Amino acid sequence: MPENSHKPAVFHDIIVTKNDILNCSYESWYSLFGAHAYSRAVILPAPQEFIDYLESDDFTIPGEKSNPNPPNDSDWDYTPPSRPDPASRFLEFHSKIQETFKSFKYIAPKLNWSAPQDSVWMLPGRTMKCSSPSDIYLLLKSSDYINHDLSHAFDEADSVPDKLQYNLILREWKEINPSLEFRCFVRDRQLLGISQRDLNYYPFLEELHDTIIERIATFFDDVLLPKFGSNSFAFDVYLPKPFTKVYLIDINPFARKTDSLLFTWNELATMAPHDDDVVVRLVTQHNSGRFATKAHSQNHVPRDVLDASMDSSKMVEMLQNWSAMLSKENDETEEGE
Ligand SMILES: Nc1ncnc2c1ncn2[C@@H]1O[C@H](COP(=O)(O)OP(=O)(O)OP(=O)(O)O)[C@@H](O)[C@H]1O
Repeated sequence: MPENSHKPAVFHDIIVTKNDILNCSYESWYSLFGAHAYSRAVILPAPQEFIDYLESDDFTIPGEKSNPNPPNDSDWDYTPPSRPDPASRFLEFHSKIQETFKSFKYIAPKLNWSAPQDSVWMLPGRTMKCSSPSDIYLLLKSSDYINHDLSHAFDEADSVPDKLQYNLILREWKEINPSLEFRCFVRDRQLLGISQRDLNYYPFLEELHDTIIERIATFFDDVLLPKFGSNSFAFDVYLPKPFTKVYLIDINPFARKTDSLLFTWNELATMAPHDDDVVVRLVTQHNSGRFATKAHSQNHVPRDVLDASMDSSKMVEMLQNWSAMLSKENDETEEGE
């Protein structure tokens, strides 16, 4: 038995200040590093009426048909006649979003810190690719991650700002290859570690190991370090082929609520910086257990449940199917006994 195995693990405190959280707000880092961002973005200050709408139980989606191009098999953008259109409470804001669709054909939305990655199952393509304001409202209203921004953004911080401006970030949609996204951890102005962001096995990444360090460390030293206001943070980058340019996707607080991916937070809080040797963690083999589930799937609901919740005949059909499945399972168990 190893000598220390009886000792309890020490839980290291990670100090996060209010300013650390504010520095990671999209409009804050984008004002410094917008030229290095992966996509163009329009930042719209959100009026209180819009925030109230996001926080309310009113699930009426402003009545506007989606762009007819993508297949739309849902009725969610239909406004029941008895309810007022919620957009009437923030008409100017609504028309600014509509206006943005004239410049960006598709939009990947987010709030100050989070994108609604957990509610993509609400849209037909199951991505954050929005083609209308109603797609955006639907994603934001269904997302726990957005709710986190509204109610819990400062939970780990030492204090809360007196006043906070929420912004709707409208990023121009650009295809992204998830295997080439990396999260990079910085503690006390030292780049400690780099982790693959999408935790599937991509064999070609091993060959890129040195290029990944070289490009990201240079980007960190030349671009981020001179201007960013916090000493510890985690930044997300995209390094597409031909692996010459690093694009900034987001900056996150150095806090336990940020996903530490292939590291643990205790490691990140305690590991000694290796001067010339940043630790790169890549998934090195297929793991059909841990990583087979799709990211954020803990917040997804099966499509048949969603469809059934909107249509009583589908609900009956689904229950009949479930009951048939259960009795088949019971029969099989009895046969095996
Ligand atoms: N302009 C874009 N077009 C299409 N997809 C994008 C765009 N920008 C980012 N993405 C995708 O959306 C994902 C989530 O975006 P982002 O990192 O901003 O969300 P987040 O809520 O901060 O995530 P996390 O909670 O993991 O930090 C990215 O990993 C990337 O794959």
